[in-house]
Amino acid sequence: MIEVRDLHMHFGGFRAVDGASLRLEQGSITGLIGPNGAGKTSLFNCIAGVLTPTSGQVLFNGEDITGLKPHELFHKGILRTFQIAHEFGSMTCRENLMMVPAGQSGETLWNTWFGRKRIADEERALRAKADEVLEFLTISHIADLKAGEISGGQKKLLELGRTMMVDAKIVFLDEVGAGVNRTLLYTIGDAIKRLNTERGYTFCMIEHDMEFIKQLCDPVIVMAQGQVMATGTAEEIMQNEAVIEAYLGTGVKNKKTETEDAE
Ligand SMILES: Nc1ncnc2c1ncn2[C@@H]1O[C@H](COP(=O)(O)OP(=O)(O)OP(=O)(O)O)[C@@H](O)[C@H]1O
Repeated sequence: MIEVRDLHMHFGGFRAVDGASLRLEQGSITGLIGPNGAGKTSLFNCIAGVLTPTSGQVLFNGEDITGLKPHELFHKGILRTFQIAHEFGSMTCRENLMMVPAGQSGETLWNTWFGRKRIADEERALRAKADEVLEFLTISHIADLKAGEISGGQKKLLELGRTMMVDAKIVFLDEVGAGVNRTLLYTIGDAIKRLNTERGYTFCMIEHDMEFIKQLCDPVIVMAQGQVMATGTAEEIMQNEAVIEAYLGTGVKNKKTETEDAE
């Protein structure tokens, strides 16, 4: 589904991503792990259009999508959530969801004068969809609360809900479990699993919580020093000597920069 070929993301002389290649298969929930600074977020940002890679290719079902902007990827069903949720705090949770879909008729003067019925119909459909999403996520009770007032975990669920307002094909989740209490973590994990099995979503998720990864992800891809160092099941990864060393920081060579290379 997504294929990343020899991707590089350099900041000045520093190689945050240094020739990463990987595949994300349709229907999978792939975990992306690695020590701090391994290049996971930079890689995510390159795939999701937030950063333009220095070199390399990203293919989506064979189509070259390298360098496309987030809104262009959005129309292809490729979405990314952020570690810090991006909600509109003064709007209700339902309104936050209703904001997501593109191509509504509401904004133009023409529509304001002549398209009232169509706008009302669209709004009704959006509201019904938002309510269905909130119910799926088991958070109907927060529909009318201001998004700025809900808990961090509920914000993460709302962020997941935003991907459900459009026909997402693949969703990139950046530390969706970070700082979330165990109960909500279970709710988030359950929603991800059901979206995967019942609605065919493909996920790729950066996560530090190995228990959470173990419950959800297969395969798990490990990054270190800007490269993919291992791929396997969570069990395989947790017993992989090189991975353990990378996490402990032993035996990992200092990362080279282009400046050093040039010397
Ligand atoms: N915009 C930037 N400018 C310069 N260096 C950057 C930039 N973004 C990231 N880096 C550096 O690139 C390296 C990889 O960062 P990245 O955030 O991709 O790693 P990560 O694996 O997601 O780490 P973490 O788990 O700590 O979030 C880090 O050393 C970081 O300081």
